[in-house]
Amino acid sequence: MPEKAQIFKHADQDGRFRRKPSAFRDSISRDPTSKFPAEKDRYALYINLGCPWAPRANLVRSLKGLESIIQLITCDIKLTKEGWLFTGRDGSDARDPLYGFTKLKDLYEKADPEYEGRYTVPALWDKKTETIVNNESSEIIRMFYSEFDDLLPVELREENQPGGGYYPVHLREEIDEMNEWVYNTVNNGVYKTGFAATQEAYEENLYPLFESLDRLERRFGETGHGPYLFGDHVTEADIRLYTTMIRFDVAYYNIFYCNLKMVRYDYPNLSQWLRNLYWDGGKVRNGHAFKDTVRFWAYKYGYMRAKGRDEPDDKLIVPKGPVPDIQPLDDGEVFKGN
Ligand SMILES: N[C@@H](CCC(=O)N[C@@H](CS)C(=O)NCC(=O)O)C(=O)O
Repeated sequence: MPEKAQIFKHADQDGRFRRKPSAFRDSISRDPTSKFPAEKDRYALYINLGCPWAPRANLVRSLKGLESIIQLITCDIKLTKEGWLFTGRDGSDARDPLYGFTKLKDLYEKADPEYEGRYTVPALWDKKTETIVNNESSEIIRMFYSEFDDLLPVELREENQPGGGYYPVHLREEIDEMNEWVYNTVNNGVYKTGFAATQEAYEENLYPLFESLDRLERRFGETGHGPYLFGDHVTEADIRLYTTMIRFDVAYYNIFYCNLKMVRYDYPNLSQWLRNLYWDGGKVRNGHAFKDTVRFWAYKYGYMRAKGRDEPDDKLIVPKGPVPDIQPLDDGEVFKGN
């Protein structure tokens, strides 16, 4: 069976899940003479609400105040044999608003009729040249940090942020170094654990995941680190860790068997950091984006689906707990700062 048809086949023959590299890797630039210049109303971001990758791009779109500049198009959270669909259900667009498609697959095939990879979100679409500019979230968020800044009010531009922005020049090396191990063992680590098809592959990824969470927990206890991973200001490292940790107790713990420890009970520092971001009350730029882009119900339902349980909806059992989805801050709902 060709790769195209195997949406629910996550693990390779040896039982190990290996994420395939993204295929579309162009960039939007603030340079007006570039192939994909930053322009209002030219680009659309295709997302779903469940996974950590597309919502990561959605979060940065909101944090940066790009809502009126880049269109957002949302797929249904139910992964089907045909990939992501547009259904009008649970926050999904009823049809792809640009072309009337009912499947995300059709968009990929419009961009490249020969495309043989997976039909993933996020996908950043250029309406002018009618192609996917990029479908790799880690690259899309970096474009969003700065490439649209000339179209934004001065206070939202990276050069005007007290800490130097989400990817400040003086921290780049350290952020890249952290991204590397956090990606391998945490962001993608939960997938390698949850999609493992053998006991051996499961355990091979489970223990490194919790070693990294222990390491992050210790880091917040060290001087100079906190309230955010690199001190007083939110950086890319926080953004990339956040979209995984906000799903941890409600989805990865239960559904992906990442169940040695829970954030809320076993990691007080990580839990504080997570709640500070979620309940930030507008303190982090263009505030509330950390809360407003989160959909806990979509994580519980979406991961049950993604694991390959292809039952009709009325046969699918979705875990209810833990309750609450996220705990409040100890001193009330809104982070008061340090
Ligand atoms: N490397 C990609 C991964 C994106 C990705 O795997 N997205 C998932 C959503 S969780 C997806 O679309 N999965 C559908 C599939 O693999 O068929 C990125 O970070 O942008």
